[in-house]
Amino acid sequence: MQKLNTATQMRQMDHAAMYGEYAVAPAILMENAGHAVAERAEKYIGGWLGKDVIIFCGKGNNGGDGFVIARHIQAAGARVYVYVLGCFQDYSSESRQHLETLFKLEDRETCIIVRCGDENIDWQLLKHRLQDSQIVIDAMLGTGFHGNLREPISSVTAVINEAAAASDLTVIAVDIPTGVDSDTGAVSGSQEEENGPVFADMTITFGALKRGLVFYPGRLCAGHVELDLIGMPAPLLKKSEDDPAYWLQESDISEILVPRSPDSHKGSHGTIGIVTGCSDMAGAALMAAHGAVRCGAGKVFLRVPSQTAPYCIGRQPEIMVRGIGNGSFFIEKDAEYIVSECRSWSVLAMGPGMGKNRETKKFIQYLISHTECPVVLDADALNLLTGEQNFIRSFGNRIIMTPHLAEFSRLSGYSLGEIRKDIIYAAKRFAAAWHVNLVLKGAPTVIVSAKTGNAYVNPTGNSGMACGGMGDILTGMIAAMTAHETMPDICTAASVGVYLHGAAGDYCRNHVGQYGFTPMELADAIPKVISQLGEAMAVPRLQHPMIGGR
Ligand SMILES: NC(=O)C1=CN([C@@H]2O[C@H](COP(=O)(O)OP(=O)(O)OC[C@H]3O[C@@H](n4cnc5c(N)ncnc54)[C@H](O)[C@@H]3O)[C@@H](O)[C@H]2O)[C@@H](O)CC1
Ligand SMILES: Nc1ncnc2c1ncn2[C@@H]1O[C@H](COP(=O)(O)OP(=O)(O)O)[C@@H](O)[C@H]1O
Ligand SMILES: [K+]
Repeated sequence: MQKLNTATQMRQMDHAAMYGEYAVAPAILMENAGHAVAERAEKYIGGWLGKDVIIFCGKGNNGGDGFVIARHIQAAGARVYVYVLGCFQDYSSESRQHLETLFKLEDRETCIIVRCGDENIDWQLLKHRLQDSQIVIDAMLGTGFHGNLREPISSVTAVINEAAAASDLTVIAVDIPTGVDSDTGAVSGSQEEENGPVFADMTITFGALKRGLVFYPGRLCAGHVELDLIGMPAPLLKKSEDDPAYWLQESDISEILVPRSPDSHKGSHGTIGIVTGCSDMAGAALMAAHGAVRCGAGKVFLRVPSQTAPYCIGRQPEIMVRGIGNGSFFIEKDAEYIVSECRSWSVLAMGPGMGKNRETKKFIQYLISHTECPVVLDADALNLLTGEQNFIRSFGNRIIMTPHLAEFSRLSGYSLGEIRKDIIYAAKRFAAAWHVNLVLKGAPTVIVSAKTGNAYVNPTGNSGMACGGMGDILTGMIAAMTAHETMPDICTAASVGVYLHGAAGDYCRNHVGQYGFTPMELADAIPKVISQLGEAMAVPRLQHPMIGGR
């Protein structure tokens, strides 16, 4: 897992490195940051020798990094134009120190410094230089940016973006592209206004990933992202901050999803009860069941309203289907039968295609309050439970709710604008208030643990998955993951389900293309993506039998 930090957490980390017991000199951290950019960007662009590079340096420490970069790439054979947007006396002492060194390297050929702090920018000359250059380095604003870009940075950003759109100029951002909010991924301006963010091809970020690099629209501005640890002391890299959030890695999933024990039996892999569907949405119920099957579930039972059953029975032999009650949707009195069955189930999942009848709400509430296993709630089950915070809270952390943003907005009462402004904050606030495990689906999906309040952000998935039915598959997947006997807890199971769901989507995009792969095709790809994890999967230590004894 990689930490996903806010600007405040980065400031705390930097401060602890420099002024705590480790006493790393500020100028050394800045040196390491600048050197990391010069070195990593060199690999990306194929060498500095003979290149014309323009570095824009803001008035904060992001600008200070730019001075270090200029020195390294001049030495590597590039011609650098350094636009210094701040005034010397206003820089931090470490930035001043690096700028003084750069002044000594100034010449007319390989290091040309433009002092914009004291004089106006010659825009015509800048545009010509941009046309003649191959690389731009954006060291204008980093984690200190908030709000909307102000002049002259907004105009500099506009000319960079214009030049990059018109040529094959490569834009490298230092720490985070200028105009992207580190905490949320919100960006400066809007399309109508002219103070939008820098669009980079590559971003080299320092110490920890920033949340703004993985949430849209900031993610679109960052391009290829590399993390450099810049010599931060190891305990600070591992230290858990208040308000933690993590970026899931493939290695996390392969550690959790251990190979099936050679002597496991179907009981080891759980009995999944999927109780859902209504007259015109049998497909959602079948897809949820198929998602569970493809995740290696021991047994999958599908319970649907009796009038839906004819559409489900016999469609897929491994799914055991039974119609309940007499109607086309579930009503409270249907619940008693499920409660008796549920005693042998590992998990209960409800919601996909369940319909919004008020009677069905009573059925769901009866089941939740008369069972003890983990419960996965999606789609219509969530719509029906809107306003039932107190009811849900009393069942503690055995519930997983999997809303998409619109369902989440209805359920929580938070507006869509409020949620999008800071998705991690909204997800954590809701999980704490309702005391549930939350899977807030989107691009990217955020998972919050009821027990710890930690947030996990999923790196897999793509827009080919933006079609009806994908969430139904996920419901079954999470249910199945919850039931494997090796799964440590239900929030972990949800994270594994979400990661594999996105990975299977990525597999389909790579093999079928971005348009038109189906939820069932995605589900069919799950075994393949699990086997690709296989190489890295943690292998339980093999106990060699001692033949004949010692
Ligand atoms: N020791 C450290 O603290 C380290 C910091 N580093 C760099 O320092 C950066 C953070 O430095 P700072 O905290 O100085 O912040 P920045 O360099 O990101 O920017 C701060 C300046 O931006 C201005 N600003 C904020 N919003 C603006 C807007 N909308 N329009 C125009 N100007 C705006 C502020 O007034 C302030 O002067 C990091 O992103 C990283 O690049 C690296 O050198 C590594 C070590
Ligand atoms: N652009 C995207 N990038 C990554 N994942 C996506 C994207 N669009 C949708 N998804 C994923 O696809 C699934 C869609 O679920 P949902 O909206 O509940 O679909 P449905 O209810 O129709 O089954 C979610 O897991 C979501 O994270
Ligand atoms: K930057």
